[in-house]
Amino acid sequence: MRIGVPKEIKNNENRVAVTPSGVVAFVKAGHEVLVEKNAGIGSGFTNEEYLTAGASLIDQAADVWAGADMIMKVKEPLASEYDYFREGLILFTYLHLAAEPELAKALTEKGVTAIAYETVEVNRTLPLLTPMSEVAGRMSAQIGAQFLEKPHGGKGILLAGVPGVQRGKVTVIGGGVVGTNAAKLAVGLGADVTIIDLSPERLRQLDDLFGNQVNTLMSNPLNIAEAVAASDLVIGAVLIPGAKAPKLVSEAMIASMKPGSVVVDVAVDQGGIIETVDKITTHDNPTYVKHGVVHYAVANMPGAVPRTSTLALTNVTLPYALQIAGKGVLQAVKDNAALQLGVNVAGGSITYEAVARDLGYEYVPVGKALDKISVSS
Ligand SMILES: NC(=O)C1=CN([C@@H]2O[C@H](COP(=O)(O)OP(=O)(O)OC[C@H]3O[C@@H](n4cnc5c(N)ncnc54)[C@H](O)[C@@H]3O)[C@@H](O)[C@H]2O)C=CC1
Ligand SMILES: CC(=O)C(=O)O
Ligand SMILES: [Mg+2]
Repeated sequence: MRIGVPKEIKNNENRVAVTPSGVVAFVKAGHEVLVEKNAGIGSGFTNEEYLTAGASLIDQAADVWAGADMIMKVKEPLASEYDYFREGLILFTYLHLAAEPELAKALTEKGVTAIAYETVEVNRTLPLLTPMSEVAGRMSAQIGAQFLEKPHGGKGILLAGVPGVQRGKVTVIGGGVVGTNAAKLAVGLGADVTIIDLSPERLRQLDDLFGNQVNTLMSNPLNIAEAVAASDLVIGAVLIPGAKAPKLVSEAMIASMKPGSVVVDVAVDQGGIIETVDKITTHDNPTYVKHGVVHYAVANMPGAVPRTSTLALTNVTLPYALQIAGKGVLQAVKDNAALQLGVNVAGGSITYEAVARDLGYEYVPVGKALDKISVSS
């Protein structure tokens, strides 16, 4: 199979989907890899390293897309890339389709087989989302601490406090991978940390993990309202796989926060859990202020630490990509239930139930959609 690796074009997105060592693995398995020139530069991988690994370097993105059977990316394609879609193309990347109706329309209309990193699932875990959630979770606490500083628009508090002065209060809503990693860093920074989750089992695990270093609270509107009003920093970290994020923090709750407080809605890639987060921001211009509260809503946070993130992401994506390349998408998905759950679009249909429901499409199970492809191909 020919694997294409375009350079990422989202604002300040410096990750790359395949490293030179990934190229070596593909080539060893008999595949060909087309890498767009400079695709790896932002992550510290030179064009020469890709050439030495056995890749072909391609000048234009259009030629990478046109020449590949499978495109591997990091972020969802942007509108300027939709023209590259074609029937039978395999796309393996983050998609976040519930928050991207136009992308869903383009993928279905053009007959792309699109496999989303974020819905590949093993034993109720999301192995291709986890490393980026670890990165974004850890970043969210340090970013929150930074925007609480006066020169960055915050109220001017140090999360750790100092002897004789109160610590800052951090509330993390959603205690999964992002939330746990946010709490780890916030605890490390010396903050007074509360984690809110809907799952009693998860709250017990968090209590075992952190002991009395954090407060745990059941997720309900009253607990969320009280915790948000008292917080200096709120981190949004809820996920219902594939689905649009539930709006758990209302505009009134945001208005109840003291001016100069900060919210970091990590879940913004699925639409965000904060009502006043009504747009995605970029690394170039990451915040805006509403009701006196600084809002941070960057959907590709790990893109700011590309070396760490590219290595962490490609560690987990490569084995799946090798299966798709080796067996073809139909057989790979038949053989691997985890990968099957990653298929969001196939044969012109939406094949992931939560995405279909949220975007108002008929849901077609993967098996049925892929049968359609195998009959027509
Ligand atoms: N902005 C960015 O750059 C990045 C965003 N993300 C996003 O962060 C979000 C969280 O991801 P993960 O932590 O990996 O998910 P996860 O599945 O590990 O954790 C989600 C948690 O939310 C909890 N939850 C569900 N409904 C809830 C409710 N009503 N109230 C409170 N908690 C509730 C679940 O019990 C679970 O513990 C996702 O949308 C993910 O795509 C991840 C990486 C980077
Ligand atoms: C998960 C995701 O959206 C990211 O890493 O950018
Ligand atoms: Mg995202």
